[in-house]
Amino acid sequence: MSRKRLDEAAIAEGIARLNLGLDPAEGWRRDADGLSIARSFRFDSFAEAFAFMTRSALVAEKLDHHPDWSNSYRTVSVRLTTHSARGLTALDLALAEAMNAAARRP
Ligand SMILES: C[C@H](O)[C@H](O)[C@H]1CNC2=NC(N)=NC(=O)C2=N1
Repeated sequence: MSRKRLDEAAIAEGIARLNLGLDPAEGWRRDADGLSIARSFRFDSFAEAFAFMTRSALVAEKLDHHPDWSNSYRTVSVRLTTHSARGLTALDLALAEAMNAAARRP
């Protein structure tokens, strides 16, 4: 998958697609500097939050693309950017989509 920076139209379209069916308050948003996207995932328990992180970590290894994230009890805060490109690439959108799916799984 390309590690080239996406243009503005592709980023806007990608974020819109990621947020389909999500409450706007909980969806992915672009950070102020425009170089990353972020979302917080809230779960019912720490165990669910950690299971989500485990599933996401396996996808990240497969994609060879890794999140900047933190966990506080049952919340996981995620920021995605492509460090080598200093901005957003298709890999960030792919990992975001996989994390959306990982959060939906029981
Ligand atoms: C060698 C390896 O492919 C690179 O270091 C990868 C690993 N994971 C990565 N993850 C992210 N988010 N950005 C990168 O630039 C990056 N680079």
